[in-house]
Amino acid sequence: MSTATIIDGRKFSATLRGRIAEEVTRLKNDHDLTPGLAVVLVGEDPASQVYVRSKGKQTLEAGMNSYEHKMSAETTQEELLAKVEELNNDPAVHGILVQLPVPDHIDDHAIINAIDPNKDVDGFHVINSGRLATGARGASAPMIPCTPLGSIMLLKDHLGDLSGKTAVVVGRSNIVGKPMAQLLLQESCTVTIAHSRTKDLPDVVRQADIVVAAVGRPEMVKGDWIKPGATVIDVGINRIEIDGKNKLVGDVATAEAMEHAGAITPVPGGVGPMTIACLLANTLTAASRQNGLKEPNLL
Ligand SMILES: Nc1nc(=O)c2c([nH]1)NC[C@@H]1CN(c3ccc(C(=O)N[C@@H](CCC(=O)O)C(=O)O)cc3)C=[N+]21
Ligand SMILES: [Mg+2]
Repeated sequence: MSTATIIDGRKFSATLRGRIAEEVTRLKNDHDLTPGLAVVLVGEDPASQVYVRSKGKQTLEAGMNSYEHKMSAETTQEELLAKVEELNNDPAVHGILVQLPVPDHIDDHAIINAIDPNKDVDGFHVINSGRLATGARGASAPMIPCTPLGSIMLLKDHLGDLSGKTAVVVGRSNIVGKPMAQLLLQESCTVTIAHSRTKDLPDVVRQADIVVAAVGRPEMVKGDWIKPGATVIDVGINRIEIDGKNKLVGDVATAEAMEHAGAITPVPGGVGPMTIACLLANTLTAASRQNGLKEPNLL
């Protein structure tokens, strides 16, 4: 029985963060510019607190400024919009991320679309999704959502040219599924977006040279759904309890999938670390663009 190559996102992201740190040093020395990332966290969700702490730490390690704004779970939409406006107008802040999900009484679309699109390092603003969908370049190039961007980097590193490959994205969220499909299309893949209502999902996935699982259901994609030799990108981060112990698992049944796939991203240590590295990359890109400087080539 063959076994899949593990795609090491932790290692790739460390290299990428190293490149980002070098570029930050260059910006500081040559242009007296320190990129700044503001992260806004509303409420006390423990998982969100962990991510925000991790982002803050890695932002500082890359030599950038990190600004954390913690707001109570009772924050009103008006108060959060006022915070976003303050950050839009702060020249030291080049990137703004409002940690999702926000509490139910706040309309997340309204918040996302209040962020200056050029500071929208998550790439969730409708202007950025429009720019991505239309292939805008140069001064109006999109900020690209971090998880799909990191996933494409891993795919291209492993496979080289993706042109002509069949890709199935399982999941249709605005955050991962839809932008991932756009990026794969841009790489000239033949793209299918599958979801909870897709008929014969296992057979649809079996067509794919590239499988991207982004459904948020623990180990939903089974090993025998994977075409022999396919490349599997597991975007899921699910906390489950097994024998009284907390465990992190993806959306793919990894152990079984290893028997079929050519290569697969593990959870943890796959896409997750790439997401944060790409957030830093986007912050660097945003700072460069906002100051009329050439964008660094990070790969
Ligand atoms: N506006 C916004 N932008 C986001 O990008 C965003 C968000 N809201 N809300 C929450 C999700 C989740 N997310 C992760 C980032 C890194 C890891 C990560 O580094 N994971 C590690 C370890 C995870 C662990 O041990 O808990 C890994 O997979 O190896 C996971 C998840 C970003 N998100
Ligand atoms: Mg099998």
